Amino acid sequence: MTVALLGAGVMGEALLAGILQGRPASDLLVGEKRPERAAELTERYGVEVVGNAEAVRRAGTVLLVVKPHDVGPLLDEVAAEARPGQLFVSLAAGITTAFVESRLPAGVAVVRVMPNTPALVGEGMAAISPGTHSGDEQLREAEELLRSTGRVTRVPESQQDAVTAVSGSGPAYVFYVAESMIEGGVHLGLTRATATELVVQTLAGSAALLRDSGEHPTVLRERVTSPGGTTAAALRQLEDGKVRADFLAALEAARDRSRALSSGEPA
Ligand SMILES: NC(=O)C1=CN([C@@H]2O[C@H](COP(=O)(O)OP(=O)(O)OC[C@H]3O[C@@H](n4cnc5c(N)ncnc54)[C@H](O)[C@@H]3O)[C@@H](O)[C@H]2O)C=CC1
Ligand SMILES: O=C(O)[C@@H]1CCC=N1
Repeated sequence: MTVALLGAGVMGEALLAGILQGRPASDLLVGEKRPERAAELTERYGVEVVGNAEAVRRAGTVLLVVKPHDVGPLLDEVAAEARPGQLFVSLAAGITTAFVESRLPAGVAVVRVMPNTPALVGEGMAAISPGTHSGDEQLREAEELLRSTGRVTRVPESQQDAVTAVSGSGPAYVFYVAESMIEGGVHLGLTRATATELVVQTLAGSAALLRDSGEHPTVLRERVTSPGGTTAAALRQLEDGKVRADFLAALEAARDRSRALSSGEPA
């Protein structure tokens, strides 16, 4: 079955590359506004780039991977080609299934997804939610497409703003911690190259240990923290700085911003 991917930027390319690992390029149609980007993708992946309306006409499943404020105009552009039996999968932050359904003919199935950028290296985390006309078959189709970029879980749509705050924006928090630790190493006299190598492998190793051991992070942190030692000294400083409370407030801010996008506030 043909899949149309509309909007091939950062997230669109991650999805495109993942899908092509399991399906031939002839199964995929791409709609992309920027001609130079379209040419780049054709050269890199051998995919056919066509107009959005043509892509929707020829596809069974349509992936919407444009920025949230571009979703409405894009749906208006392609709605005449949409038909019941098709599946529309939206990856746009804060765009509800009700919004997408309201712009398409009655009976078109809609699934909402919140992905994240580690999808670029096959280590993504995506949460999916069904709209009014989506059943298990449509959820399984969306799951299969997303699984090519990492893990997939199902959540009620009411939790998507929280998911966006945790795993959608989450990689940015981790990169922020990485930047801060590298800067810390440089302050202690390490070269930037050495500090970067130490931090990147420490984060990758810690993430692998957390996932593969199945242990709670508290247990893993306690194993690093010798009584009266260096880690205890550092953690005390983080507690004094209220870093944990800041994380709670930061995730609330991201959740609230996702809610605001849902109610149509401008970007
Ligand atoms: N970047 C991230 O970490 C995440 C992004 N998302 C969502 O994914 C969506 C895409 O985000 P990015 O890939 O980061 O944005 P991006 O700006 O890199 O890509 C959007 C692409 O859509 C194209 N486009 C815009 N209007 C179009 C139209 N009418 N027809 C065809 N192509 C069109 C643009 O030229 C661009 O290549 C957004 O809705 C965002 O909320 C969700 C989770 C994480
Ligand atoms: O910052 C954003 O709005 C998007 C959604 C989650 C990650 N990036």
